[in-house]
Amino acid sequence: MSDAPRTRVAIVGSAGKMGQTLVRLANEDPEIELVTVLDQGDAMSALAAFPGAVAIEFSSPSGTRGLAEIAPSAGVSIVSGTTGLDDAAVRALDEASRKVPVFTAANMSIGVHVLGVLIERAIAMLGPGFDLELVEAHHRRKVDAPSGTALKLASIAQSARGAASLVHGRRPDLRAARSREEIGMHAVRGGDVIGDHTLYLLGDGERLELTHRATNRDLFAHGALRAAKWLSTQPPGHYGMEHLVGSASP
Ligand SMILES: NC(=O)C1=CN([C@@H]2O[C@H](COP(=O)(O)OP(=O)(O)OC[C@H]3O[C@@H](n4cnc5c(N)ncnc54)[C@H](OP(=O)(O)O)[C@@H]3O)[C@@H](O)[C@H]2O)C=CC1
Ligand SMILES: O=C(O)C1=N[C@H](C(=O)O)C[C@H](O)C1
Repeated sequence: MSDAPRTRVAIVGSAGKMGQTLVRLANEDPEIELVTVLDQGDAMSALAAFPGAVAIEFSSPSGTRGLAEIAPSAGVSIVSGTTGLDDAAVRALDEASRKVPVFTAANMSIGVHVLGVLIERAIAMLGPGFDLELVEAHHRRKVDAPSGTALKLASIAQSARGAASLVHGRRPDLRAARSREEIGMHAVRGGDVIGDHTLYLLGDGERLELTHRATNRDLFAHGALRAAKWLSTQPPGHYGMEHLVGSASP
């Protein structure tokens, strides 16, 4: 084992699906020291006992906000993976990032990051003649829709395409063909699906389907732990996957 100091990590949302995965993998990682875990009902102020630690948080918008509000005075950095954030949580993270390092990503898998790069490239190469439809599928317990990943991929597609509006589902009472400018968004929910995302690029006589499928939650947790190690040496600021792995644009 190397002599490098271990990254001290706290896990917020520790009883949840992601939290349990993180606790298991953090305990197995020789480069990580798990200093504390917090869940619903625990006081976020307990983090003040661990200045210099990185709090990894996969919980809920209120959990994100609570952590962001305490992190600067506690002296802890933030890795947040929670999706479906409200404006108050987003503002709190931005505010915290002026005082401590903050890393956010709607999807901590490297594969989804690469999917975003491929989407940007495919849209630029195919031109405006291809219609864009984004379909995501998740387990029956997911509360936010569309997924944070779908929204991130859609925003990449919007930038690559220029002006494009998001159309969520299709209303049965509205008899109208799609416009060339829209991006259709579709959220499937059920069973134990970890997370699938497909962008359809639909042209005349041909179509492309760019898909990422997660088959376990370990990949998200590995991404978050990697982000925590990297973040522990960064100055205050707001970081994302592009800082961790680069854009990889050709
Ligand atoms: N960025 C990424 O790569 C990924 C992001 N996610 C996102 O992470 C979030 C959590 O997902 P998941 O683990 O599946 O959800 P779970 O519901 O399984 O777990 C969330 C946990 O956080 C707890 N919690 C909720 N609010 C607070 C709070 N205010 N303070 C402390 N603890 C709190 C919950 O407690 P209780 O149940 O009692 O409310 C629960 O134990 C979601 O937003 C999801 O979309 C998920 C996977 C990957
Ligand atoms: O809630 C989940 O499970 C997931 N949430 C994230 C999202 O909303 O994109 C990431 C992943 O797809 C799993």
